[in-house]
Amino acid sequence: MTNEEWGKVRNKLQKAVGQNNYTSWIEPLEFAELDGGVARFLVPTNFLGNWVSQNFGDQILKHLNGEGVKVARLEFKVPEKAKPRPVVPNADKTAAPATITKPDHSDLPGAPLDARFTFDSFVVGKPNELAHAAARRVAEGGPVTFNPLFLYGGVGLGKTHLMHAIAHEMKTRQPDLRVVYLSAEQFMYRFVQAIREKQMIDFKQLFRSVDVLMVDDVQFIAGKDSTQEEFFHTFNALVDQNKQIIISADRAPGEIKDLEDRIKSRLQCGLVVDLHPTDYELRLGVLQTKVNAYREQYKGLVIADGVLEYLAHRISTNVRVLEGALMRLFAFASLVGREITLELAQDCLGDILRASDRKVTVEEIQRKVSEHYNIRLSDLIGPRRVRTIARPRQVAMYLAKHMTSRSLPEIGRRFGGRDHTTVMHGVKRIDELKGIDDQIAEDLELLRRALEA
Ligand SMILES: Nc1ncnc2c1ncn2[C@@H]1O[C@H](COP(=O)(O)OP(=O)(O)OP(=O)(O)O)[C@@H](O)[C@H]1O
Repeated sequence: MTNEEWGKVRNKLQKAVGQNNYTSWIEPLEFAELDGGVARFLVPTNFLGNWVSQNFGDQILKHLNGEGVKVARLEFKVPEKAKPRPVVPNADKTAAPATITKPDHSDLPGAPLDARFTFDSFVVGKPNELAHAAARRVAEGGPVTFNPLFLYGGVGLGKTHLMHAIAHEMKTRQPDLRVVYLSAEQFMYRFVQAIREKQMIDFKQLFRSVDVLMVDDVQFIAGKDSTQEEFFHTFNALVDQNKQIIISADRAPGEIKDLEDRIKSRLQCGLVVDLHPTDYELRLGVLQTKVNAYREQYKGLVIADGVLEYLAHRISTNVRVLEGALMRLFAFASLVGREITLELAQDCLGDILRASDRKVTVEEIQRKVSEHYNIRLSDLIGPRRVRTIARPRQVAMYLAKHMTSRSLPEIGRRFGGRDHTTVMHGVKRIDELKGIDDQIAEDLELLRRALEA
């Protein structure tokens, strides 16, 4: 491979991974040779090589091969003469892997921050308002009032987003602050590397020299005895110096299995806040915010009324899934050049909708509706056409259409083998009524909440 080819690949990678990642990880790579399908690069540290290999290896391979360079494997090597960069504060700063922003804190061991994860882009609702308020409070700096701040909650609910937002905010307010964000896995990795390279003193010094330490997904170190031990000492040393610590996990400290009791109790000493599962309003808020963010990129795309509400109702798993669904929908609609309608969303997001379908079934809807209107289930499904039964049936059909991904014929079959046009008519009728009949609108909302609970 020529340097020119590598230059082209670097340009592509710059676009693919973003400027921050590029500067931290790709720029320091020096192409050495291509030998029998193996591309070798010189790197300033083993840490950088391993990180690049794990996090960007696939993309580098893809772009090399895309440029016509036949490469099956990548190798990263520290040049013989250049000793691995000692991990001590204020060491040589020229080949830094993971700095956050200016000023140059390149000796710090943290992972890069995602520029999109700021307080501005974080949507606040009932389920996360306490966590958000605590994060804001910590980000303001000033005297440390609760240490650590412990954020926990299920997958994709915004723990990492909030931690990055704190780091961004702190770096903006106090550029000299030594803020380190990393995952517990990276902490362990650095620790093991320090043992292997006999640099434990440097490791200890380095972690004790930070002003703010954030460790994401701390449950990862459960059961890893020596990493826990080291984490415990680091934690104590920083708390003793009154340095802020922020920790996240997928559950409360007391519930993390195989975590030493002394660590659990330490983690519980500060403020422990929970990010609750999202509710409908928060999901809708996130969708609206994301749509605004996409407007620039997808100029001219139209979203029909009710689509966002439908997604917020139907995808109740987590924000990551919700975001992914919206992104896919926009990409798909712009590809086919169509307005984003309910039908398009159902076509394009079938798998995601089916996955969240597990929660609400047509049968559950029928049960709840018959209870709500105090009619027999057999009547709801059966042939009777009196208004007191036909209207609840239409409500049930409407909910089945909007809360499950069943098709109209499938719904019809579950309502005593009715034709899909009957279902369509029922859904349309309720759609009209809910705008003019407050009772129907209220029934729908109550039933929806009961079904989602
Ligand atoms: N309240 C919110 N407002 C805006 N975006 C959010 C919100 N909550 C989560 N997100 C987005 O959802 C995605 C997942 O969030 P994040 O990575 O912070 O989750 P997490 O709780 O750390 O999950 P995991 O435990 O899987 O790492 C991110 O893209 C994030 O920006």
